[in-house]
Amino acid sequence: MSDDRIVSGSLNPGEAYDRALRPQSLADFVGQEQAKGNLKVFIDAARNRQEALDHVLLFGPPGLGKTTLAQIVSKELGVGFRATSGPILAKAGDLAAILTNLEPRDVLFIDEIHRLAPQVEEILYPAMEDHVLDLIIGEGPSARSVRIDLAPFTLVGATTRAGLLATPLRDRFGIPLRLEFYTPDELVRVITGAARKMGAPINDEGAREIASRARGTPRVAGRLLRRVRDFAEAEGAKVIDRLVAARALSRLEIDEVGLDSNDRRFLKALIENYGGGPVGMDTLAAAIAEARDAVEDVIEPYLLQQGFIQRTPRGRMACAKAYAHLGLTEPPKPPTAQGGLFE
Ligand SMILES: Nc1ncnc2c1ncn2[C@@H]1O[C@H](COP(=O)(O)OP(=O)(O)OP(=O)(O)O)[C@@H](O)[C@H]1O
Ligand SMILES: [Mg+2]
Repeated sequence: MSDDRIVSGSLNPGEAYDRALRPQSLADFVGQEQAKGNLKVFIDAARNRQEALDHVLLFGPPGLGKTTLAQIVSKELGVGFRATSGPILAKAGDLAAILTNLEPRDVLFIDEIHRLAPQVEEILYPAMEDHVLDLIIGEGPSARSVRIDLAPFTLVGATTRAGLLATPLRDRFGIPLRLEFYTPDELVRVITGAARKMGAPINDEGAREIASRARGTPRVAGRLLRRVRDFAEAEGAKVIDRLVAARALSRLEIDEVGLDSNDRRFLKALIENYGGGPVGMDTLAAAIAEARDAVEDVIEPYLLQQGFIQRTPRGRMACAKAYAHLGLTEPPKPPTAQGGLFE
């Protein structure tokens, strides 16, 4: 998938401003009330006991705040933060070097933890469970295994696909937290806060217009805000209001419900090439010439959540809402054994 897709939740290269907009405390972090509420209890308890917080698994679609939340956890605990990611850790030794350098109670953040190499995952298990490293030193007959004690630490793992985690790994996280898409009201707060930090004048309706098209995703909201602000400046608008925002957003080819051309291509392929499904994800991804992973991570979750498509054991199917949105007529349902003609 082209990475400059404006409503993709994924982080584009060069989005350094992303960091400046990051909320720094749980109180600043908008939404995700359930995850936040639970986290707060566990963080307070761990801090009071001066113990390492139990391991936390954050999962959900890209751009919902997993990395942000991981950093907040370390700040709230008042401990150090080390970050790495599954694909970077090629060898067991890479992870061992990081683990042996952790201070007591530090947070180790592993992004894309579903992409850990098996040999790395293996040394992670005893490290998570018993705070020890079991390493094999040397080769052949002289090889021996050594056990190294580690400082107690908190692993915060993030993944867009909890389903891809091996069960033994998933089971070692005492605090699994699912991040949900944000409501428009929550996104208004995210946008207003980001606009203040950027020094961009915006009113409530302007923020609401952007929020309604941000796919429930703070990263998308921030990105849209930035583009809208560019258009507003070009127009000489003093404040980003509803009209300024709507005009800018339509120039970005984002429709009223926040779908962009890729979403619409996906729905069109599903309906026009495959009669609305059911059709397998590999076939669909190929039909729109995108990688299956990207489609499953970025396009599908929001379309599912919004009820444009549904997942069935036989593949993806278009819902009535998808036909309506594209202005297409839904074909009559074929009669089935359970109902239809003879009902
Ligand atoms: N609850 C929130 N309140 C305010 N801003 C937020 C919130 N969540 C995320 N953001 C902003 O959205 C952007 C993306 O957040 P973040 O990088 O934490 O997402 P992520 O879930 O780690 O994404 P990925 O899966 O791509 O790693 C950041 O700029 C962050 O400041
Ligand atoms: Mg992240």
